[in-house]
Amino acid sequence: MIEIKNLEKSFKTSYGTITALKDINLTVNDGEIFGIIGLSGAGKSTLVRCINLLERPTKGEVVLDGKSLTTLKKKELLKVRQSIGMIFQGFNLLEQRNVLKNVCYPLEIAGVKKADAEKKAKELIEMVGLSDRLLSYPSQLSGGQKQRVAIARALATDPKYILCDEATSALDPNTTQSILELLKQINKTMGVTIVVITHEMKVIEQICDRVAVIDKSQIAESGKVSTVFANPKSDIAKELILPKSKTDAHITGKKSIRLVFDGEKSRRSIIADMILSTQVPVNIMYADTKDIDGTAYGHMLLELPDDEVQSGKIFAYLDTNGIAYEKEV
Ligand SMILES: Nc1ncnc2c1ncn2[C@@H]1O[C@H](COP(=O)(O)OP(=O)(O)OP(=O)(O)O)[C@@H](O)[C@H]1O
Repeated sequence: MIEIKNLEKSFKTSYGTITALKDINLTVNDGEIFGIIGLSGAGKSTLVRCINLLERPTKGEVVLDGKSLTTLKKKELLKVRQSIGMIFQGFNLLEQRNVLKNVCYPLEIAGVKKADAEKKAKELIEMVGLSDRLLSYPSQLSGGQKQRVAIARALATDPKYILCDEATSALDPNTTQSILELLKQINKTMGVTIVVITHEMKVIEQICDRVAVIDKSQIAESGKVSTVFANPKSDIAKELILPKSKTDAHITGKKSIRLVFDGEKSRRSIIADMILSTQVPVNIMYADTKDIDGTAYGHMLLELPDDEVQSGKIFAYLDTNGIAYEKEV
């Protein structure tokens, strides 16, 4: 389990002190995939680098399986770091080494015999689907293949945790999908706990169990992905999750509402039933449904008639039927 307690990180620069993280409190449970999402500059990379103490927190602590990392001596910290694999947006492979030697590298550092290291590396390379590229160099691989090598390398020392810093941000949508599936498979079959840092909502919705939304150096909200998606509370979560066309609806000056569907309700024909029952026409401005762990979640933006009586019928219908909505104007 990773516990981040009252963590703060500031950088002293020639133009003043920059606070990158403020009062961060988070717990990542064993076996889960935990997402941290935020806009550029929110503090995501600093946070992930504080987890393995590549950055030393200015205040607060990081507790890994009950051990406070900030109090560890250098040697102990290096040992703990072997239980934390890391993958990056830019892959960070050694260009002068082939695939096999890249994956062997952390094992060499850990003092594993060459034959044992190669055996282990080959197993991992097979698991990530690159057995036929053992002797290829990074420059001969695609971005997705490079990330697969980086994943195999991160797994070489049997880490309990993997930290992914924008691991799919440099990849096209199909490759992103296949890398996310690989991470999910590693989580399920090897029981590795994964922390995913991203600015992309689709990464969170596809593989994460829980999510923390970070904004301006602080956690704006956190919780189960389905809960945060169904009912984002903070402005930043709304901005990241809700449709962009919401802004357009404001410009029209008409009455609009946002319906929030949970997994169960999204399967009912709510809009058709509502229109038939109230005889009030509505305009669907935007609809977006997501599949999170096999359950559908969604948002729909509806424009209602300006007439108070007509729109009142819609509100009454939604209230009576227990359908969550927010008034947008
Ligand atoms: N070594 C450093 N020295 C000074 N300021 C830093 C340093 N590292 C990060 N910062 C500042 O801390 C803040 C958070 O940066 P960070 O890289 O963690 O954000 P991020 O959410 O990962 O952004 P991005 O998605 O663009 O990488 C930024 O204002 C950044 O300029």
